[in-house]
Amino acid sequence: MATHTQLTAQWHDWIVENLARGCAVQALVEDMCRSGFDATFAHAAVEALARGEQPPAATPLKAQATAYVADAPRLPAGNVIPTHDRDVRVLLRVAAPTIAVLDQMLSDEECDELIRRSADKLQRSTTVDPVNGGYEVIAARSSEGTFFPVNADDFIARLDRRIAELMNCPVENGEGLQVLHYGEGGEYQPHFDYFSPGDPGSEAQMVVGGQRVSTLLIYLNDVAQGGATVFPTLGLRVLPKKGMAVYFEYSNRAGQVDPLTLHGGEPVEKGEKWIITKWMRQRSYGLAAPAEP
Ligand SMILES: O=C(O)CCC(=O)C(=O)O
Ligand SMILES: [Fe+2]
Repeated sequence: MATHTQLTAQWHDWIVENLARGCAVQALVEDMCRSGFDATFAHAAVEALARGEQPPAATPLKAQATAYVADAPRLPAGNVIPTHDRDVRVLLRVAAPTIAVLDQMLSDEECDELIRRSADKLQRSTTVDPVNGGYEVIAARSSEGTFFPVNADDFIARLDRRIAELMNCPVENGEGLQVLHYGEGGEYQPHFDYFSPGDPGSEAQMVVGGQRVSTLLIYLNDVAQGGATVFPTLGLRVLPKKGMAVYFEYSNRAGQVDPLTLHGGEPVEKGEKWIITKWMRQRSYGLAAPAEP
């Protein structure tokens, strides 16, 4: 669990120096979380120093967890979530943040078909540069990917519709389905899927469609060893299983975001890992290419 809620003099200076160099708030927060800081505390500390104020004193984790006020969950209630062509069974629910593990989101055949269609289109994954909103290749994300525009063809349209029904958002609010492949050693270090409200690059990403509100991540294969999806602040680790999915929500109508949804893909120790990711926006995203977290 990431639980540091005190800033040493060294960390204080590190933040001030990096802010002065023009580093983005989000990038510093993610680095601090990787070093074991509590995500809510790291956000508050970096933002205070960016404003030239004193960082907050340590506060109990419970009080910090209430700083983000979630809207009512978008994800439907119940043991089973029906969609037009498939009933999806809920295996686990976390209340705050809203997280769910879902069984049989895709059939085995659908998983195989997505891998088959993606295998020869893979490119090294990029991440949004928090300063200018452009895409960059970073070491923290050693995977390859490709994507399918919304409603690209009948097969993709059927999946887009099922996923949108499950996520309780209009199909057009979704970014195109993102396919990711990790080989042995491949990982995606802990990050947030939302665009950090303080980062200059976020504005460019949010012009069309607004903020991201939720993520659905579907495993397309069984991973021999490693490759779990981890929420380090929550101490939650979801182990990949073919056709199963993880869902989570992280922004509200007031524009707040929930740093408790820090998450990552742990290194694949044996075998390989294939997933697809769907990100939903606040408003229509049209049929444009997807942004990246
Ligand atoms: O590989 C994983 O389990 C996490 C992937 C992820 O966080 C993302 O694609 O945004
Ligand atoms: Fe992510």
